[in-house]
Amino acid sequence: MSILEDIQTKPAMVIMNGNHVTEQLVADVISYLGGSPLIAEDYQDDANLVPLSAAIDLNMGTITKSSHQRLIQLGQTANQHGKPIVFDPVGVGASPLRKAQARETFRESFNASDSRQLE
Ligand SMILES: Nc1ncnc2c1ncn2[C@@H]1O[C@H](COP(=O)(O)OP(=O)(O)O)[C@@H](O)[C@H]1O
Ligand SMILES: Cc1ncsc1CCOP(=O)(O)O
Repeated sequence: MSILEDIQTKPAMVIMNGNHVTEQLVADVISYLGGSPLIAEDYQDDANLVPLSAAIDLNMGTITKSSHQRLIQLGQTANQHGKPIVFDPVGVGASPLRKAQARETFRESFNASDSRQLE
């Protein structure tokens, strides 16, 4: 079975934190492929939603202190439930803040060996 058929025949909810530039586009691509995007901004949703999801999309795009904390919370819950995570560290090479926040996301939400790739 192809990956596309797989997505279209099984429930494939993808939970995202968004950025306010490409959020709609990413949700539309997930829908177009047959998945079901759901943008979850409040951590109180995570314990219910994450177990139902097929994958989690974390995007560092329009980062603020609070959106960074949100990204880490969602990543941690995804990791606890063994869900695949796609992480887009937007602009990671462009500023020390972004690099530090991407490293922290890896350290807190993924396993330690992954974060070495950002050294
Ligand atoms: N190391 C860098 N030095 C200068 N500018 C950078 C660097 N890394 C990223 N940028 C700038 O930030 C923008 C967004 O970064 P990124 O999301 O990583 O690229 P892309 O848009 O190709 O996914 C890039 O298009 C580039 O203009
Ligand atoms: C331009 C821009 N600025 C902050 S987020 C963003 C969009 C990121 O786009 P992509 O998901 O293609 O890296």
